[in-house]
Amino acid sequence: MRSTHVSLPLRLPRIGYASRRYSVRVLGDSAAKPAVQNVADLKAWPLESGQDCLVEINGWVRNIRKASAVRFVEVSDGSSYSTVQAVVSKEMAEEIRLGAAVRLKGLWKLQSPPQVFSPPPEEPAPTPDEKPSRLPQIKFIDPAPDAREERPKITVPVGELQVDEVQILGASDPDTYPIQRKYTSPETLRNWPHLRMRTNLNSTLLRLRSDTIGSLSKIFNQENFIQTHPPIITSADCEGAGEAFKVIGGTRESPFFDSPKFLTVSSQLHLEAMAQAAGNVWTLSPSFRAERSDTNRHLSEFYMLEAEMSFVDDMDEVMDLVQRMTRSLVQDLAQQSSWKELEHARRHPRGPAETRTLEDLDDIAVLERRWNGMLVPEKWPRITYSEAINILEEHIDKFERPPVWGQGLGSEHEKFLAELIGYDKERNAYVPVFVTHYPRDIKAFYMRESAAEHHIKGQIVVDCFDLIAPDIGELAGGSMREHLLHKIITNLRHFSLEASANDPRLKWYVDLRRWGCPPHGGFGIGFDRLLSYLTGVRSIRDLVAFPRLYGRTDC
Ligand SMILES: NC(=O)C[C@H](N)C(=O)O
Repeated sequence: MRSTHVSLPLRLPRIGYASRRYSVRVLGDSAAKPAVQNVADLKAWPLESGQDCLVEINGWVRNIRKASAVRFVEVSDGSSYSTVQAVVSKEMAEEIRLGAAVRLKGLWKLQSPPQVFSPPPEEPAPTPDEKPSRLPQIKFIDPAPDAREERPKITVPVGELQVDEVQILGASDPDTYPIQRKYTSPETLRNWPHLRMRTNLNSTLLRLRSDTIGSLSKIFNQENFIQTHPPIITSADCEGAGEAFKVIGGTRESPFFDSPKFLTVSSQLHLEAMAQAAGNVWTLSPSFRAERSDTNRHLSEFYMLEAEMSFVDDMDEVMDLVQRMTRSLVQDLAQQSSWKELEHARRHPRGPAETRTLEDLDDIAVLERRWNGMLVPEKWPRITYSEAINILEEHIDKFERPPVWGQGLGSEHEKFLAELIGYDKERNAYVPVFVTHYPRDIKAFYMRESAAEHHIKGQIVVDCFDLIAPDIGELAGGSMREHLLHKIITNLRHFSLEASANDPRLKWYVDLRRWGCPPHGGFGIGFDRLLSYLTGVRSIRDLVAFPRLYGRTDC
C-alpha cells in the first residue's frame, strides 16, 4: 500500500475578516474597527467628541421623522432593541421609506445636543448581618416617581449617523406596510406572523430565545450531559394519549412507510435509548400534539427541553436537576443583553406606542416575583399529589371543577396550589412547586411504581412529578422510568397495550430492558411556555414566531 506523507503544519485556508459580512462596518482606520460589527456594538462603543468614525450601516427603516431640512431615520439591524438614528438631508432621503432595507454611509459622531438622562440610584450594599438570600435577588422595579425626580440629571454621549451616502437595498411601500410605528395589538399582529418580528419587541424575543438556547447548551455541558437529536418522525405515541399527528408519505397504493408513523409527542423514549449508551443526555426538539385546546398556553407544535439520566434511583435527583438547570438558566439570562434591553425598555418606554406595547406583557412586579422564585437556592417545595388534593379540598368553592382523587389536576388547581404553596412573601418570590406521586391510572405506562409506603388506600401511585407555577400551571413533568422487563410488560398489560410488547413500534423500547437497563429517570419542560412565563408574554402564540395551533396555522 502506498502511504502518503503529509508534512505539518498543514496549510489551512485563511479566514480573513474581510470576507465576512457585517451589518455595520467601520471604514478607515479606527480603534472601533475590530469591535464593532452590528448596531448593538456601535451603540455600546464609547464615543467621545473628536473620535468620529466613518461607518456603513445596513438595516431596516423602523421610523422616519421629518424636520424642515433633514429626516431622522431610525434604523435597526435586529441586533438591539433600540435603533440608531441617522440624519439624512431631505434630498438624499427622498427614496427612504418605512420598512425599506437600506445601506447608509456617513460619520458616526456624538449627537448634539447630548441626551439628558437620570441614572438609576446605586444599590445600597447589604449590611453584614443581612442574609443575602433574604434580599430579593432581582429588582426590576424603578423607584417611585418622586425618588426618580430627585436624582441628578447627567448627559450621556449618544451617537448618530450623519449620512452622506444612501443605498436602497430593498424597497418598501409604506402605504401597504402593515408594521407601523403606532400601537398595534398582539391580536392584530398575529395576522402577519411573517412581518411582526420586525417590531422591537418581537425581534428582541427572537434574540432572547437564541440567548436562552446558548445558556442551556452551556449549562448542560457543565452538567456533563450530551446533546442529542432524537427523531421527529416516530412509530409510537410516547404518552399514549392519542394526540399524535399522523405522517403520510407516498400514495394510498404505494405508501412511503410500511407502518403508521407520527410526529413525535415527546423525545423521551428515544432519549432513554441514548441515555443507556451515553449516561446523561438532553435535547431541545420540536414536539407535536393534535390537542384541540384553544388556550394561551397550548400550541400544536412546540419545543420541549428534555433530559434523561442513567444510574439514578432516587427521583429527588431528577427534581434537583430540574431546579439547578432552571435556576442557572435564569441567572445566566439576567446577564444577557436581550433580557437587559427588554427590562430597560419596560422601565423607560419611549413614547405612548411603546408604553402600550409593553403594557400588554405581564406586570413587571409579577415578573420580578417569578424570577426571584426561580433563583431560590434552597430546595423548592415538594408535595405529593394526595397532599395537593387534600389542600384543594379545603378550598373547594374556589374551583369550577372540584378536585377529585384519581383525576388529573386542572390548570385552575395547579395555579391555585402554586400560588398558595410557592409564594414567599419575604423574598417577594413565586417559588415553583413540585407535585409528586400521582395515581398510576392518570399517568403514562412507562412510569415506575412507587414504593408501597406512598400508596394511598391501596391505590398504586407512580414516581413522577409535575413542576407548577402561578399564572401558567405546569412548567415541567418528569418521572422515574420503569427499568425492569417484567414490570414494563405488566404496565403495558395494565394499560391494554400488551400487543405493543411484540409490536415493532414499541418492541425496541421493551427490548431496552433486556440488556443492561439501569434505573433511570428524566424530565421535559415546555420551552416556549417557560419563555412566556419569564418574559411575561401572555400568550405563547406571541412568543413563537410562527405558531401552529388548532384551527389556525397561517404561514
Ligand atoms: N421527557 C419527559 O419526561 C416528558 C414527558 N414524556 C412528557 O411528554 O410530559
